[in-house]
Parts: sequence; structure tokens; C-alpha cells
Amino acid sequence: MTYLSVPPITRWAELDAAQRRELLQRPAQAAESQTVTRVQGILQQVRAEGDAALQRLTAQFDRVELPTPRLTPGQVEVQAARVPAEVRAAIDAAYDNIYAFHAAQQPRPVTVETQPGVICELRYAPLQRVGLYIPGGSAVLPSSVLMLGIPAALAGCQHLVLCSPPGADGLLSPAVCYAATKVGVTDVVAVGGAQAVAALAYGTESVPRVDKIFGPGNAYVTAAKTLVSSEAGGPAIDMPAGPSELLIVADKTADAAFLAADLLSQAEHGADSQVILVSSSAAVLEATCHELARQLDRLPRRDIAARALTACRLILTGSLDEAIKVADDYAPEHLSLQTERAAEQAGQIRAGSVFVGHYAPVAGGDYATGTNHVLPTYGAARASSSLGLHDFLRRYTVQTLSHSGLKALAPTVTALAREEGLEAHARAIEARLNL
Ligand SMILES: NC(=O)c1ccc[n+]([C@@H]2O[C@H](COP(=O)([O-])OP(=O)(O)OC[C@H]3O[C@@H](n4cnc5c(N)ncnc54)[C@H](O)[C@@H]3O)[C@@H](O)[C@H]2O)c1
Ligand SMILES: N[C@H](CO)Cc1c[nH]c[nH+]1
Ligand SMILES: [Zn+2]
Repeated sequence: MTYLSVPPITRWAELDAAQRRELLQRPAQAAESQTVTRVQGILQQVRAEGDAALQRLTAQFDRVELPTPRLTPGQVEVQAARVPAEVRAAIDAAYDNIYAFHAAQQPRPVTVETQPGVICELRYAPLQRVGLYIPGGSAVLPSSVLMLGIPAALAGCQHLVLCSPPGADGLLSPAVCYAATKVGVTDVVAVGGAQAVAALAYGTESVPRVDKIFGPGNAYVTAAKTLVSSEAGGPAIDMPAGPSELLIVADKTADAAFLAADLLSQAEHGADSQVILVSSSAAVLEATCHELARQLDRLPRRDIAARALTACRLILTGSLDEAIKVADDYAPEHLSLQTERAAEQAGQIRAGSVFVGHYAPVAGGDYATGTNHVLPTYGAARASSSLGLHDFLRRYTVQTLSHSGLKALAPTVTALAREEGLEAHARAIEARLNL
């Protein structure tokens, strides 16, 4: 049985500006206002009722009766010991690559004597309490535990509070518990969705409040992160890391079987994933349509992928340069360049993470190349970065002045202070000059 009505090929040149915008609108954006209203209600319930609300909302959305939201260390240990040997080995191997890439990101402190006797420093300190959201609604993602936990541990964060939707047994999976133990998670909470974000933001009887919330999630999770971070005194967040996005730029050298496989790999994350292929080759686009139908039929998660493919875009441009321009305007989470001159083009398009050439499938980076798979979505890659070690650090400055340094600086400061009408500032300098 064929699950897919093959997405049509759209000729970019035939669209006006409004049609182009509509074609590339993210599916999750369309439902945004309803999502926000629902999430506001969830946040309010958790803030008012703590654990009781977490239990009620988990029963409602996840259909699981939780005895308590937080797992005991014993429960985590028992679950972790159940991980099959081959999964443990894969987690260990992925850990090594992710660790190597993130350990190399330690920033260097800066010390500059801006003028004699005036020393300025830029220093880094770890965030103390971090919340790690691990998606678990439609697929359980132990790989995300590594992507969040490794940089958190390398940065030196003291409290790593992990939240993820529970399985039917009220627990988290053996692989998630094994990865959590390996990275040094301190608190494991079997709650997902917007209610988990609320618990991390406000704290409950069993969930410690955190300073910053990290991690990808569906539209509810992402809306909750955005809302709590905008509240006065609310936690910081990493970025809007929402439903998966992949945009592939392909030329005539691309292999349609690879293209379809990659599009399906991100489509299977959820019906709200957005996958796009832009090419100047009509033959490549047509061959990819056939491949999509052929490969989809053989996938276990074909119903999810098929729903995501209803929003799949296959776009025919007049030239490869035009394809690059379309990709740059869209600023995808994942950019795959399956072109002859992919290495050259890698810096020309804004994206969360770039996969260069025919042998760099996004799935490789999702698990184990070493780069982080928590990436900006919704076009945020135009200004936001992929997750890294620096996100778990706080940057602050320090200045140390000698008496002679202050004397030399004084005329500059007092003149500027008086220009701004701030006499007390000028006097705070002058009080120290006549010692
Ligand atoms: N951008 C990235 O870096 C990145 C990385 C990994 C995964 N992802 C994305 O994360 C997402 C994971 O989504 P998911 O749904 O599988 O898991 P999830 O853990 O994000 O969300 C599941 C939770 O959503 C809540 N929920 C479900 N239906 C609800 C409703 N109608 N109202 C309120 N709450 C509801 C439930 O509490 C449930 O526990 C996918 O879209 C995937 O593409 C993104
Ligand atoms: N593609 C996801 C990021 O959007 C990450 C992931 C986890 N597991 C598999 N893939
Ligand atoms: Zn993926």
C-alpha cells in the first residue's frame, strides 16, 4: 500500500512574493496562538499546584498515573542496568565523539590592560542549575541526553535536572537512564511537555527550579520555554528548538535515493516536521518523488512521516544560485548540501548545522558525528547558534584599577559624567583622587 500522495513540484519562478512566503511557512507557526493559550493554562496550573498539577497533567496528556514525578536514584540505577549491551556500546561511542567536539569548545578568558593601571578581564563561570528537556512523546531520545548533558558537565554545572515524558510504567527508558547516569544528571523527572518546563521554571515539591532550560521539544514545549523566559525573574532558555526541519539543496549530481532517505529521516520525527528539497534539476526532483513513495512504504513510522510529507516542499529553481538564496532566506535547522561544490557553498547559507556532500546524512549528526543536534528552528538560525559548551557558561567581566590608573582615567570619566548630567558619578571618581 502506498501511504504517500507524492508532494507536487513547485516552480519557484511562477510564485509571487506572498505565495513564496506561504509555501515556506513553518507548519507549527500556523497553530501558534492556540498553542500559546493552552500552554499558558498549563503553566498557571503548575505554578499554583506544583506536583499535584504535574501528576494530573501527565495523566491527561500522557495517560500515565505518576506516583511521584521524580525518580529515585535507585530507580534510575535499575533502569540504566537494563540497557542492552549494543545500545550501551553505541551510547558510549557517541559520547566519545560528542565529548571530544565539545571539550574543544572551552573558551579562553581574556585579560587586557586597556591603559596603564586599568585591567579588564572577561571570565566564564558555569551555570549552577540547568534543566535538560529530553523529548519523549513520539520517540524516546537518549541521544538528546548526550547532546545536553555532555556540554553541561564539561562546563561544570552543579545541578543537572532532566525532564522527559514517562513511559507507560511511569519510568524513563533504560537508554535514557544509562545516558543520564553517564553524563552525571543529578535529578531525573518523569514529566514531559509544557508542564515539565513549568516545573523547571517555578520549582515544585519534587522538582528543583533551574536557572536555564535547555532542550528540543514539540510546539507545546517550545511555547512554554518562550513564555517562562519572558516572565520577570524567569529562567533563561537556550533557543526555540522546535519540530525538526531539513532543507536540502541538490544539484544534478545528487542521488535521489539519498535525498528521499534524508527527507524521510527528519519527517519521521513528527507530523509537524518540515522537510524541503530545493533543486535546479527537474529530473532530480521527479526521481526523488518516486523514491519517497518507494521508501516510505517500507518504514515502520510511515504514518508519521506521511503526515509530515503533506507539508513537504519540492521546489524547482531556475539556477543553483537561486536555490541557495531560497535556502538562506528560510534558514533551516539542518541544511544538507548534496551538490558538486558543497564545501564552497557551506558558508553561504544561514542554518543551524550544515551537512556537506553526498556522504554526510543529517542522521549522522543526529547521533554521533560529535556536533550538537539541538539546533535553532523556526528560522531562528538567522541569528541564533547551534547548542554548544558556551550556552552552559555565564560570561562576566572584572576590572581592577590601581590608584595611578584611576587618576589617568579620571578626566575621561568625569567629563562624560558631567556631559550626561550625572554629577554623583563624577564625584565617585574625584573622591579617590586626593589621597
Ligand atoms: N530542534 C531540535 O534540536 C530537535 C531535536 C530533537 C527533537 N526535536 C523535535 O522535538 C519534538 C519532540 O516532540 P514529541 O511530541 O515527540 O515529544 P515532546 O517530549 O516534545 O512532547 C511530548 C509531550 O507533549 C505534551 N503534549 C502532547 N499533546 C499535547 C496537547 N494536546 N496539549 C498539551 N500538551 C501535549 C505531553 O505532555 C507529552 O509528554 C519533535 O517535533 C522533534 O522534531 C527537535
Ligand atoms: N533530528 C533531531 C533534531 O532536530 C535530533 C534527533 C534525535 N534523534 C534523532 N534525531
Ligand atoms: Zn533526527
